[in-house]
Amino acid sequence: MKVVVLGSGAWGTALAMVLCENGHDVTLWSHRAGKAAELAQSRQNPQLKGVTLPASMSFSGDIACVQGADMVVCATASYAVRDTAKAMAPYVTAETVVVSVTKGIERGSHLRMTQVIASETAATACQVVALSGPSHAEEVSRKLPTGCVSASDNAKAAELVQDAFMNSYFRIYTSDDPVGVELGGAIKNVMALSCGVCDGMGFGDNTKALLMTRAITEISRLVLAMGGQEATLAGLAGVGDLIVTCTSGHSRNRQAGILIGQGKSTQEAMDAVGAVVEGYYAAQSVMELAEEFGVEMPISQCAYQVLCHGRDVHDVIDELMTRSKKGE
Ligand SMILES: NC(=O)C1=CN([C@@H]2O[C@H](COP(=O)(O)OP(=O)(O)OC[C@H]3O[C@@H](n4cnc5c(N)ncnc54)[C@H](O)[C@@H]3O)[C@@H](O)[C@H]2O)C=CC1
Ligand SMILES: O=C(CO)COP(=O)(O)O
Repeated sequence: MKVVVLGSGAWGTALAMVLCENGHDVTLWSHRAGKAAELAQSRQNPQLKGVTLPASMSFSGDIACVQGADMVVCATASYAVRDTAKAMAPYVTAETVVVSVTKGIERGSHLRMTQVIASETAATACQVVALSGPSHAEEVSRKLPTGCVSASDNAKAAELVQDAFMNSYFRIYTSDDPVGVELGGAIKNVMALSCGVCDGMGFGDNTKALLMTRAITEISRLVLAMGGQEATLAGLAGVGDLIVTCTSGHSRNRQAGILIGQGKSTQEAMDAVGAVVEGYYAAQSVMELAEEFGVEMPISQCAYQVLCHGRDVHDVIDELMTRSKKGE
């Protein structure tokens, strides 16, 4: 297949490597033409240290490279997905399968990323599939065994994506629940930030277990209210992704949280991480959705207060721990 990966950050690059390994004709697109030239020349991406990009990988800074692609993988930060989808739309046809690997919720519209892409490519009627799960780019690029979920209402499209990506170190399951898969991936970023804050404040393993367990309860409330499936939340895109992101040294969201827990402002922490911290961008949408669907999300509420309103983390945690008593 001819595959174009949009976004040459850590994740787009790692997935482009998997697709090259699987024998596809792969072009990695960067929104800065200069970055495409740098990648082509150095075969190294500073966001994936120590990894050499395969000789078969092509690079482009021109969105017209999407022309003729059988598959397009959208791997930009969530805030850039709509503009990127709009730019690629003229080159997409009904036969193109578009894969969203971005974990986010659009601010304002509260749309999932596949919905944002579908709205910009509606005239073409292309299929849009979500690929998500516990998968740090640093490990996938080193071919460490990893599992993800390919989710779509269209079973054929989900299987096509499964076939394109799956190999001996990247195992893909299919799912008919894009709502659960995408929301699980987006909301866990808020939880990873919160876990990082607890780590940064010097809290212990008990705290982390408490937070992660209540986090999955909280994620489930909203996802089920929005039409997602309970089984998805027990799977790779639910509890699986929550585990990896709340515990991994690779996690950008957790790293940002650690710095906030150590006293940095949200902006200082995001600048220090130097890659997209999706939990920050999702926090407000999660709060608005919780209100719209009438579900209680106390951890997300606290994270939102700290991230977006600069509230003191000690005060917020005290509030969280001293909420009215209840049954589990
Ligand atoms: N890094 C990882 O291990 C994983 C990341 N993801 C998700 O993938 C997405 C990208 O993450 P990373 O690659 O880690 O982030 P990154 O910070 O390394 O890369 C961000 C990407 O967005 C692109 N971008 C930024 N502004 C843009 C604009 N205005 N127009 C077009 N493109 C623009 C950048 O060029 C870059 O390709 C996020 O939603 C993240 O949650 C999902 C699974 C694993
Ligand atoms: O979603 C991811 C891994 O599954 C990447 O996000 P983090 O880097 O914040 O963990």
